[in-house]
Amino acid sequence: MIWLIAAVVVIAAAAGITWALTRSKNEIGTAAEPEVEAGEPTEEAEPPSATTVEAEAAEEPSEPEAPAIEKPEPTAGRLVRLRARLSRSNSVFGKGLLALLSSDKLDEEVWEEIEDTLLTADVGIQDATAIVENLRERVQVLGTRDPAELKRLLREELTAVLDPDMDRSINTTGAEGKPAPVLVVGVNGAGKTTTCGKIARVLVADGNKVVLGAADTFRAAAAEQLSSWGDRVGVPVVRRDEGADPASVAFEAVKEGDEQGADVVLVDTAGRLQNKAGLMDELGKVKRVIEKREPITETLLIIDATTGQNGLRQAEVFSQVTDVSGVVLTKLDGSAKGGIVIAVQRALGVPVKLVGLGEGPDDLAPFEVEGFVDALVDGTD
Ligand SMILES: Nc1nc2c(ncn2[C@@H]2O[C@H](COP(=O)(O)OP(=O)(O)OP(=O)(O)O)[C@@H](O)[C@H]2O)c(=O)[nH]1
Repeated sequence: MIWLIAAVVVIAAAAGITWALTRSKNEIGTAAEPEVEAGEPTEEAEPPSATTVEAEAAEEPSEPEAPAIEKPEPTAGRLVRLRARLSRSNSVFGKGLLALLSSDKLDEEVWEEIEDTLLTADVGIQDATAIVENLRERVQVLGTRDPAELKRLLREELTAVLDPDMDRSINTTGAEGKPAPVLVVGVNGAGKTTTCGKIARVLVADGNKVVLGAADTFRAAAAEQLSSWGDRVGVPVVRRDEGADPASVAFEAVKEGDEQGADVVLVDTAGRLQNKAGLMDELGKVKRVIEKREPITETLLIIDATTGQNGLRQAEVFSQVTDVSGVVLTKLDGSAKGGIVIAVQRALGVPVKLVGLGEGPDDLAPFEVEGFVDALVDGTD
């Protein structure tokens, strides 16, 4: 009998231990088992120690988080918000000119210095000469030495060369019920992809439905970069593998935009400047295939404001191979050469429509002549 009781106790104890072990193993499995990607080989792993389990459980997010859709900032008044950045880098230019104009004696030497200051700020020789000649004449005729009056004259001359009557709106009106294709071109590194992302946000903020086309297939990271911009504002991005034909990506993007009832399809391109013929071939083909579906409403050329004359020469090549309808000047926040706006418009005959004033997602502002001249002349004070 004692033997029988002992046997029952041993069996019960063994069963209890097995149950406890199975239970704790299952709990470990649910708490810390890593997610297995489709197609990924699975391995039978050793049961992890309690410490590992805790660490892994802490790292594992309980629910996969849906990407939050951001609400971009409205476009109105952006230049005012970003004015300080413009003034900071360009105050030397504006203040320098005003200081010279207020010199005790406005002689030949001072006028030459004024012209040099304009040239250093990348205004370009033709406009620098015109500004100096006009100012000189008006100062003489008015016989004024009053700083407020001189400031007004300078403001007027800068405004005049910037041509405030140019149409700076971005044409995003497609054919009835069809998306408007907008092509974005420029040399690598000018800020094309970043600007595409920023423009997409501007368009979304203004209530447009947008599709992005990653036709910069030269650099895989460019499509990746554009996708992350698109994800942030819920804009779909049409992309293919690195090395794919840019024209076919552009075509697919416009097709997708059409099927999705989008208002605008924004196409980012590579535009390597290896030679003019190659560039012409590539951009010409992109343009042709897009226009098999819809006429391009706007071709924006992205120019890095810090590249000065070199950037201007590159811009001229682009304007020869595509019908550039507007310029976006990027990195104006890091440049003390705000005069490039004047030179670009003079060289290409097309308006600067947007300016990049920082790396932040909403650091792109519609270009307004008055606000820009105020920032140059008044500085931050
Ligand atoms: N400070 C400042 N940086 C900018 C601005 N616009 C773009 N950038 C920066 O410039 C760098 C290059 O920008 P990208 O958009 O990658 O240039 P990209 O022309 O597309 O270059 P690829 O993709 O190589 O063709 C990035 O670090 C951007 O954050 C701007 O307005 N201000």
